Amino acid sequence: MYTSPATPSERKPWTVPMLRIAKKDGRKLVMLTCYDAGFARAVDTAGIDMVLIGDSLGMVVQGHDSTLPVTVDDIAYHTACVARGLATTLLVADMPFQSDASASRALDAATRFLQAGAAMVKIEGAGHKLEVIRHLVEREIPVCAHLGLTPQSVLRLGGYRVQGRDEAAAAKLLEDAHAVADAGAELLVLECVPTAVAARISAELAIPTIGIGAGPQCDGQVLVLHDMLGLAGGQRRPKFVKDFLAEGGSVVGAMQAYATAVREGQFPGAEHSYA
Ligand SMILES: Nc1nc(=O)c2c([nH]1)NC[C@@H]1CN(c3ccc(C(=O)N[C@@H](CCC(=O)O)C(=O)O)cc3)CN21
Ligand SMILES: CC(C)C(=O)C(=O)O
Ligand SMILES: [Mg+2]
Repeated sequence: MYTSPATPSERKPWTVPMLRIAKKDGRKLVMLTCYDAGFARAVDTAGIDMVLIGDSLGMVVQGHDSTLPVTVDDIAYHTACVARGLATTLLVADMPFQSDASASRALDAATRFLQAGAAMVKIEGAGHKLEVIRHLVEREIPVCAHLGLTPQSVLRLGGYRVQGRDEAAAAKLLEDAHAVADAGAELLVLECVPTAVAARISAELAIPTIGIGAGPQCDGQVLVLHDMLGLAGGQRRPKFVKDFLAEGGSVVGAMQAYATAVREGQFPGAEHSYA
């Protein structure tokens, strides 16, 4: 069992090269979304490994019904807020809708996020995004890829649905996973994909996979902060969500309960995953 030291000052700050080492060592990676300095201090105290400044902030902070309205200014602002609250946690910033539509736009946005305190940026999709990933990686900007349900594709998909269910879609997902890793991504978020597909991708790639609705065999897990604190906000609760506040007893306690459950392989269970 992995036990994290009691105080942040006893822990080493996370760096990008440590992610692959954690995977090799069989250590599960624990990630939460975060949007402000107060929660950043809580996340850091709880010993969460990574935070994501998710464009989910468009939904849980701004109250929109999708992530599409989120701007580069929004992510830069929340990245700066969160960065001030962190000591050891690795900060990943989401590239918002169309900020990664071209390599040069992506370089401008990602540079702002790194200058605001991010260590890595996350890009949804493969296809033409492979060129964007390569462009950033060649310019010293670490990239986290994101495949499966990519919420910025909601208009084309017609809703938030599990991806990679049939054999052809699963094969395409596997191919895209290899492609983003080959393009230089150092981390891969898999969202809403069947457990077996995520397990195969995780087994084949050298870089860690971080699942959300992708089963227990990913190399790590991520949840939206509000969801794990029971703030569903009127929306229907996706299957992968678990409220950790009840068992945790406090905000930091909920984060520690989540981290322990992930590291011990207790979360996610079959009831939080798609067969
Ligand atoms: N609060 C919050 N949590 C999230 O996890 C999240 C956001 N917002 N906003 C951006 C995206 C949207 N996400 C979602 C939203 C809904 C489902 C959902 O209802 N999924 C169905 C799957 C139905 C199916 O295809 O079988 C489910 O029942 O879990 C999944 C992911 C994940 N992200
Ligand atoms: C759900 C995670 C992976 C995300 O992209 C977000 O919070 O925006
Ligand atoms: Mg996002």
